Amino acid sequence: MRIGHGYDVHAFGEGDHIVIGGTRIDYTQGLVAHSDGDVLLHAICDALLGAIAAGDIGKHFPDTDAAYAGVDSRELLRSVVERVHEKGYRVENLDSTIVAQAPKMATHIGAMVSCIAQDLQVERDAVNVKATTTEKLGFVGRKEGIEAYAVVLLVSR
Ligand SMILES: Nc1ccn([C@@H]2O[C@H](COP(=O)(O)O)[C@@H](O)[C@H]2O)c(=O)n1
Ligand SMILES: C[C@@]1(CO)OP(=O)(O)OP(=O)(O)OC[C@H]1O
Repeated sequence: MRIGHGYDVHAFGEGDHIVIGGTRIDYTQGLVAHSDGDVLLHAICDALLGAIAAGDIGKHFPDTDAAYAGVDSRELLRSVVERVHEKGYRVENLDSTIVAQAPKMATHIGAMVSCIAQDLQVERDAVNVKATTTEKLGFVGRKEGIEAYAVVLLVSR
């Protein structure tokens, strides 16, 4: 049994939507990133890589590599899940938290859970996604960016 934790943050910038948890949400800004900026999937990748002691997302998919420019982070997640399986583990469950003053995530959580469960190759009830504001405190509260945290438990296949 192995546990892993992941964290990521992306700043708001130009754009008219964000992609989070594999789900597009229309918004007045986008997230600045080399990839599609999916802060939640990046935190999940880091939790999985952490659980198998394989470093972090930047080590496997460097943001200096043009191959990952604008990449769909679901592709990165599926690649990390393959690595987890190769190591002899599968995902038992995942819990995660999006920290965002805006946009509102609630109506999109179900779609995120479906995407994540599909990519992790688990049932939907093995995946939880929560969202919270910071009550207008700090950089998140000033709507400068979004944070995400993830914790994953792996068991032998
Ligand atoms: N970006 C967000 C933030 C929060 N939610 C939902 O609102 C609830 C209350 O949030 P507080 O930060 O005021 O405690 C929270 O539990 C989420 O259900 C959201 O959908 N999107
Ligand atoms: C995902 C990668 C690769 O495109 O780039 P970004 O989208 O900038 O995201 P970050 O969370 O900084 O993580 C690692 C990167 O290697």
